[in-house]
Amino acid sequence: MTFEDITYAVEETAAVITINRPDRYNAFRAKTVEELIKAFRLAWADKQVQSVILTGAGEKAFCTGGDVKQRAETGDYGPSESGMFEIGNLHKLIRDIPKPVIAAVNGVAVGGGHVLHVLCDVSLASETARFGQAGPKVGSFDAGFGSAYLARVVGEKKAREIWFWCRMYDAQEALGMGLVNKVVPADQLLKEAKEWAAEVAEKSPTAIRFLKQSFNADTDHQAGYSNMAMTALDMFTASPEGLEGAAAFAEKRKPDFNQHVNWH
Ligand SMILES: CC(C)(COP(=O)(O)OP(=O)(O)OC[C@H]1O[C@@H](n2cnc3c(N)ncnc32)[C@H](O)[C@@H]1OP(=O)(O)O)[C@@H](O)C(=O)NCCC(=O)NCCSC(=O)c1cc(O)c2ccccc2c1O
Repeated sequence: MTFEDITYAVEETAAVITINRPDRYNAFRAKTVEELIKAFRLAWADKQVQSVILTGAGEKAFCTGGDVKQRAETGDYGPSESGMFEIGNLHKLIRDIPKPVIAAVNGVAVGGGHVLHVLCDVSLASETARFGQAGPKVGSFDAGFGSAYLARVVGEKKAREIWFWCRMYDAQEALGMGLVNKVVPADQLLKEAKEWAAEVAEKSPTAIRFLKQSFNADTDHQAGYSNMAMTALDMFTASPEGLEGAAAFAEKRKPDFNQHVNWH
């Protein structure tokens, strides 16, 4: 299978999936998401693969979420083979694949890119990684796993701070709030991720599968919120308020959301 927006490689027992759009700080468009889904399915079906490492190309970014420039240009996240923007299905797949998914966060993880690492089973971070949510700055939000599951990881107060204030946090702060499992020097990150992959490959795959499904069972109801959130987002990102956020980012100016204040 050939990919344009990602790379896929199997090394020993691990599938390494790399988001490969460094000129857009590894932001995803519909095609990227479609390719990620294909790659995760390949990893699921491959008996040799016992864990998945998800990372980003280059040193700057892990993933910066939806491609805001694409959205400013076309009002959506661009074409895909299926004609759909299947980010909700990607979220579910990262949770449902019965193998540990290791995020190797090599740079900025923000917006929908932050959500991706949050949904991975464990996150390893380079010392230069930065973390945050950006939706309310750019006319977007994730009212599904991106907020509800984040609150499970860091607690309600911190999750609300992260989403409402849209601040960026460094790797040590992320470690302190339980958002990542370990911080390593940037040049050691992939080596570290592969060591975690090799170590977990020695364990019973069936026990791991049951455990992952057991951990997930407690939060699977959040998939219902995610479905609603994706429907809401389709409408919100195409609204004047949502489009103002994307246009302001593309034009490198502050958004003007004041005209959209409309409390009922
Ligand atoms: C990531 C940053 C904090 C980095 O800041 P920094 O100052 O270090 O670098 P620059 O700002 O100069 O960026 C370098 C370069 O990369 C381009 N870029 C960065 N992020 C994106 C992006 N998301 N899309 C496109 N391009 C991006 C940037 O323009 C620069 O290019 P130049 O050509 O100008 O050099 C900072 O860049 C930042 O805050 N980025 C935006 C982060 C963001 O808003 N992400 C998207 C949030 S919305 C989202 O993710 C989302 C997710 C979903 O799942 C959805 C589901 C359904 C509907 C909508 C969804 C949705 O909107």
